[in-house]
Amino acid sequence: MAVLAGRLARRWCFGLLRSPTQVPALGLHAGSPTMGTSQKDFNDAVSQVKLLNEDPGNEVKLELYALYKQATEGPCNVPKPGMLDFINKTKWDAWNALGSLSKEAARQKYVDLVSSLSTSSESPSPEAPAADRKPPEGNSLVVTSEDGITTIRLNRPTKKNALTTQMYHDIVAALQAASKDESTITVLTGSGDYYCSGNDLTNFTHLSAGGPEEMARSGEVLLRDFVDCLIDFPKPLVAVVNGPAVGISVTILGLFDVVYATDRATFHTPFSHLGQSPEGCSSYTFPKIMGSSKAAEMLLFGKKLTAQEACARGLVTEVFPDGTFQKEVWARLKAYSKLPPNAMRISKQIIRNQEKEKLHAVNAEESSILRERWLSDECMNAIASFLSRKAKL
Ligand SMILES: CCCCCCCCCCC/C=C/C(=O)SCCNC(=O)CCNC(=O)[C@H](O)C(C)(C)COP(=O)(O)OP(=O)(O)OC[C@H]1O[C@@H](n2cnc3c(N)ncnc32)[C@H](O)[C@@H]1OP(=O)(O)O
Repeated sequence: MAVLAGRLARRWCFGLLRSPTQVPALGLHAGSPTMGTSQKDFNDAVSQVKLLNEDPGNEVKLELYALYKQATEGPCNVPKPGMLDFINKTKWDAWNALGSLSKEAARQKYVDLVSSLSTSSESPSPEAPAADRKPPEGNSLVVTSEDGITTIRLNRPTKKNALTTQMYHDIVAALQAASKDESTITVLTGSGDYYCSGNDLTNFTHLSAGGPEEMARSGEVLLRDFVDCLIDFPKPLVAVVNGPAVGISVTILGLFDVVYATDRATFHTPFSHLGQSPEGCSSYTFPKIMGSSKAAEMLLFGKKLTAQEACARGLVTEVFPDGTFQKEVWARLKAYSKLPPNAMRISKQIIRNQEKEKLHAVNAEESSILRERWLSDECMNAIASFLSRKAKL
């Protein structure tokens, strides 16, 4: 039981709303009667929550938090946290939304909600066999070099390979190393079922001492350096898109030389939904690749493309059936990697030099505009919504 409780506590601690029911002791006598539900029922429900087998998700945890606060302290009576204090602001909003609901009614709702969730303190689920366990998140980027190919693999499968700020730095370092190593081709791909879900939205919660403006400024520099590195990369750069791609992982595809995709892949740039604007030079490369109105459909309206659609629009070079994707793609890349490296490098240089300056200028402008966007209400609200309720695209 203690082991299970410990495991659960740990699991919840990793969640966004860190143990929303972890609140001070009730300070009420167990068994004292309330309208409809006894204090003991309520206390029991509070204990039961800690024994849930399944994480009920942030939405339910938020509801539990709000009801607990209402049941024990009454209507919300603390000042509203600042806009950028995403987590506390979300919790405050949930509590405040309960208005003047009585303590008794809140207790009843809390007890009802807990009893509707599946609980089991007796039969903890056994550990998954080793082969089924999720891989550790320790090594978020794995770089290997073999057969003339340097592969940079995004390796956060449980987070759909979302890019942390550290990963942007690590990718830049890996690209710089790959530009000088023995390999002839460099590949970016992902582990697990996703290629990449874009920028890790929790990057926005790491406030520095300089506040939001400083965070946005450093985000601008990080983004600009990351994309500059892709613009300047001297060798053939190939994206092996092993599953759905979102946000910046899609926009930068316009800077790759070749893009191979499984037929399971989708391509989604939901910038307007997120109160943001395009990056990765896509405001320039996408209209050039697919025409301005198709580009607008993606970049303004967030139209999600299938792999076949992305291929028809020229963003993807070729689509492969998922069952044979890895085998076919790597066989082809191995063959290409045997071509004379200097010839490939020089050919790429001629192509890229046509527009290198333009790309750097576009990148600087997009990054600077995004810095302002990150400080806008539209963007902050969208991110707060994802972080609090894990809103899906
Ligand atoms: C000012 C500071 C900035 C610093 C850094 C600047 C660097 C440059 C930034 C450039 C701008 C980039 C823009 C973009 O990339 S916009 C796109 C952002 N991405 C998203 O909006 C995707 C959000 N995710 C989702 O909608 C869904 O998770 C998704 C559709 C991708 C998958 O849904 P599914 O139901 O299949 O899976 P889950 O939602 O259960 O996901 C599993 C866990 O992974 C977490 N996850 C997934 N994507 C992200 C993400 N982008 N950021 C953070 N976390 C992510 C998800 O929350 C789940 O976690 P838990 O298991 O803990 O719940």
